[in-house]
Amino acid sequence: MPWSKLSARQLLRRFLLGFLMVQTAAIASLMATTRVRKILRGKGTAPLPRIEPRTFAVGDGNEASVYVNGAPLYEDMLSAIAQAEHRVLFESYIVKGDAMGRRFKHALIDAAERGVEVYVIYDGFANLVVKPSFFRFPPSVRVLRYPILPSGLRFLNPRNYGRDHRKILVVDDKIGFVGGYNVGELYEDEWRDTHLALSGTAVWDLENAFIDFWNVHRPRQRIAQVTRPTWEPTIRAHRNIPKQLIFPIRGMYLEAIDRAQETIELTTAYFIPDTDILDALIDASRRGVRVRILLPKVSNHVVADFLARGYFNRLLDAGVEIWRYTDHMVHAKTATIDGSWSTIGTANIDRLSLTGNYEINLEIINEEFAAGMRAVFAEDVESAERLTAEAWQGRPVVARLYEWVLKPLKPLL
Ligand SMILES: O=P(O)(O)OC[C@H](O)CO
Repeated sequence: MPWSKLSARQLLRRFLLGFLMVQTAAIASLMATTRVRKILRGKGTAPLPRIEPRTFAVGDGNEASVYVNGAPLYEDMLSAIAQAEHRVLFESYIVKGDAMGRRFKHALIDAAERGVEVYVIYDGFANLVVKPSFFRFPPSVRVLRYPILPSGLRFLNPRNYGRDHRKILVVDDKIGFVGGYNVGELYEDEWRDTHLALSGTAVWDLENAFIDFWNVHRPRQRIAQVTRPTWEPTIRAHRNIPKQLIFPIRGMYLEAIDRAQETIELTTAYFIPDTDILDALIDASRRGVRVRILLPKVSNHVVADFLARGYFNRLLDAGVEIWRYTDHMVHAKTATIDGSWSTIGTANIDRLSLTGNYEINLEIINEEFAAGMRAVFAEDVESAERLTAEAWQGRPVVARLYEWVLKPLKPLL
């Protein structure tokens, strides 16, 4: 039918369909280009510098160790599981079915077979690409596969659509791990990420987060809470619980950014902030706070990269420094403010993490710890390029076109 004879509704439908096709083509071409670039670059990039974890005393009797390399982190997690005497609580958004995934699987099975209670949670959707047989465990290991879709009437309730994006390990209620690392060979030495190991009373927060999740989703196999909470003011966990419409990590960030007087150092794998987070960062910069955001130059999600670019103009105009990590993917989810406040956790700065998924971030108010985090940020900046306003204005027209075509996807991510 000629265009002139179409009704307004038909025209709109054709426009939307056409735009959708353009978007699909844009995503496919970006993914193909990224893949080709990755193949051409090969494994020729220098390995990440190996930095041993640093440990800080935090609050009353707690120790917090910061890991910025996968290899020592995984060794310490596996060693903690190997030494477990009573109980292991293991939760991971992704567990790759590769050699590292198998090491974790066997460590968990070995612990269960020597009489340790072992509980495992993983996200069904995030591990769709992993062979189901990899997740077959003996009955001695209690496993909760967080389902891809809610079943029955729960299907109708949007509260049941958050993914389980957390990465937690608690051993014997004595040591807890949390942060950005999923489990897999790729993350061991190719991705720059940050994780935290805790000992002391603060472990309760991680244990409690795991047990609450398990007991809600496995009410017939409830886990008993052994340890007791304390009111330690310098270290706290904030947990997003979509089922209860609780998203405190976003509030934690907004409040911390609002208090900033001197510096904000934010590292995030994916940066698709909502208006309030964006405005808070811009306001901070305009009132004289030095705001630095560290992102991967090219992440593993090219669409997320292009959506992040949509915020660069406003941030650069307000004096916010954007640093792009080169050569490696940076997957950390951390921030340090005014050399006093820090967070390490599982939440990215995007809608999925801040108002969608199950997440957990630790908030730590301690100057020595913050100094350690600032040192990590300073090292990361050495491996990053600063994006200047001039360079950004001079980007190719085709890049601007991609940004424009992909912009409507922002609310989805
Ligand atoms: O969702 P995250 O932040 O754990 O990142 C996972 C990677 O994007 C895997 O594709």
